[in-house]
Amino acid sequence: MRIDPIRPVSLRGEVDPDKAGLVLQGVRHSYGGEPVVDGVSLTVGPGELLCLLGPSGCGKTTTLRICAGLEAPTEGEVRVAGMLVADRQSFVPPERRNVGFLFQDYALFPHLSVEENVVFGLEGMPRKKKQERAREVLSQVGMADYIQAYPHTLSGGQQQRVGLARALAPEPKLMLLDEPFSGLDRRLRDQVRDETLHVLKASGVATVMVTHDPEEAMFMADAIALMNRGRIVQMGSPVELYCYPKTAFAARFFGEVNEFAARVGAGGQVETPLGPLDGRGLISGAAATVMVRPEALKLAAIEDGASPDVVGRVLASRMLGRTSLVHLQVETPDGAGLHLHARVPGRYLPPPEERLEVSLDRSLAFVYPAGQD
Ligand SMILES: Nc1ncnc2c1ncn2[C@@H]1O[C@H](COP(=O)(O)OP(=O)(O)OP(=O)(O)O)[C@@H](O)[C@H]1O
Repeated sequence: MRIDPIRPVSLRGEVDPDKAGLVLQGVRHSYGGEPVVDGVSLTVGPGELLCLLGPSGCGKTTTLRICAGLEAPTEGEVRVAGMLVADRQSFVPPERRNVGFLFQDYALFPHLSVEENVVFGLEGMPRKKKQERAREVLSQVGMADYIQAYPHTLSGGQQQRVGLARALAPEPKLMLLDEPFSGLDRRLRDQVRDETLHVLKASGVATVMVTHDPEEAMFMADAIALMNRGRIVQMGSPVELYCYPKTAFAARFFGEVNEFAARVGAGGQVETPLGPLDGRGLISGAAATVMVRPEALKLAAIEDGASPDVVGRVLASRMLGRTSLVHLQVETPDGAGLHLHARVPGRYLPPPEERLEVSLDRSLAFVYPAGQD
């Protein structure tokens, strides 16, 4: 099977709202007076895949349900492919929104064959055409050989592919996926995720996917909307979120960080045991939190007679598979030392007590005001 290359979609801020797959404008929703979606605005361009990412309870699923028409927003507007589908006065039900769903618990009909499951969602065409379309999408998801099979005879991954085919068959203008891979075991999940990405991209449909897993979001998304407490706290490409997190919350959410306190000096410089960092924008004299990604720490043997600026003493080394994790103690002026984790590609296992030169990739070190969420 030929797989088309995935071209980057970088339409942020340039999408004509009438051409966008989805536009949310100031969407709010409350349960029992508690706001759970608190002013969400976003645009998903044609062919773009946007991930709603965030911790449990931050309002991702409620936002997706509002897009689907399974909840009505208490405030704001929802547009699908240029059509207003919800605001204070109007509400278009899910089946008239031209939207496809793939939810973890959105099960197939057990009494219908694979083909009948896909045909079920098709309307407004002769039976023969429905069958043709069902077979076409089933072949796109690699399930052409299973059209007569019944769901209970399929693996979880195969069922998920049929679910994807069923959702794509009516050629929706917008696809909505809620944690679609979380029911699959890890190995299968990677494979189904990859297939789903290629099928969605080949179909050219605008997609919103909910996940709580930052790696999954980076794997799938053109754009990520990171949510916390009902709000989007940062939106951008995976590179923007991982390499330029605007808040301590965003930096922490994308994986382990070495975190320590420091103070902003005159001129915005922040002195740290790893050397000075740029704290421009922070008030001079203020307390700061420094965050350093483990892969930002570069380790090297110390040459005879050399005295590097930063030295780390190895506490432990662990092979984690694709990377090795080195626990280090870096000297500090107060003598207390700073415990850091360095992540190094491949197998790198320096013995305990070895002294190594430590240098810092400053592009993966961040400074925030102390106490910021
Ligand atoms: N039907 C409901 N009635 C009352 N409260 C609800 C309902 N659905 C969700 N909530 C609450 O709204 C908040 C947001 O839930 P939501 O499911 O949107 O979050 P989420 O980010 O998708 O989290 P998770 O990943 O755990 O599903 C949570 O505090 C949740 O308990």
